[in-house]
Amino acid sequence: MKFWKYHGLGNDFVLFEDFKSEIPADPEFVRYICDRHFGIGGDGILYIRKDVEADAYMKIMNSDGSEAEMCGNGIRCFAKHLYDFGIVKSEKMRINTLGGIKYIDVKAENGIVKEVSVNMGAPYLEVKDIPMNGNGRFINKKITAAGMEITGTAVGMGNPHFVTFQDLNDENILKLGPVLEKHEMFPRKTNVEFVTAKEDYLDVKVYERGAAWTNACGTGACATAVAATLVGICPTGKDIAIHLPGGTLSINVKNDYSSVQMTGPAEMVFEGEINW
Ligand SMILES: N[C@@H](CCC[C@H](N)C(=O)O)C(=O)O
Repeated sequence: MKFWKYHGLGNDFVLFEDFKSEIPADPEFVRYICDRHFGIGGDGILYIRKDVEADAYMKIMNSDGSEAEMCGNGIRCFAKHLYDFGIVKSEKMRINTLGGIKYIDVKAENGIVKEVSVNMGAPYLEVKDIPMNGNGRFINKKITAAGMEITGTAVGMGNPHFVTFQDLNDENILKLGPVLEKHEMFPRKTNVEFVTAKEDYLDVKVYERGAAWTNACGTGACATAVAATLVGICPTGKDIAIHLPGGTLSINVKNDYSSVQMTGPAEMVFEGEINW
């Protein structure tokens, strides 16, 4: 079975061309492929499948074997593969996901994609859409986790995110990541962003649902930028630099919250074949 290994800011994926939807996607297979000692290694798997409405369908599986609705770093890698391998010949493309169709612009040099810009669509702000228990919006509100009161904001980017700007030490951050991921307020669990606002950027550590700590999270960067505008830390309509352990993404939240634009790199690392 042929595969390609990609990363977006160190958030890494095994990609399969699965045009006939026949490559396994069960938890046992996914966990084996993503295992860094016994398999190929990755934070998740991306499957290129056919779609009737878009240029392709991206199926996303987390390293723990669960399926995700969307993946920001993954979709840039996915778009790069579609373009670099001539599967889609246009620099503009549409990719369908469980989180809806995303509109992509790739920037190529000598036929190779260096940067990808994605219209991630409108963020979900009502808790019922994220999904999170309760009513209305959850902006700068308190939640109790690991014996602490944490103030945060819930944002949906197709997948759920809980973003906190609270000043927390490393020990508490390490403790809170997995506890907040499985918090009873989030019926489908959540990704968690721990944010420190600096003068001209936001510094973010991400605990991903189904993948634990990662070097970067594209949807997490978008959710962080949206939360920062909602709590008045950053303006809408301007590029916001999100620093993650693996590098920086540029995020722009439209003034009327009708869309969020994400721009960043994507890299192919190696390709190979694996027996199954
Ligand atoms: N790393 C991704 C998000 C992948 C899915 C996430 N773990 C979830 O379950 O929602 C990104 O770059 O957005």
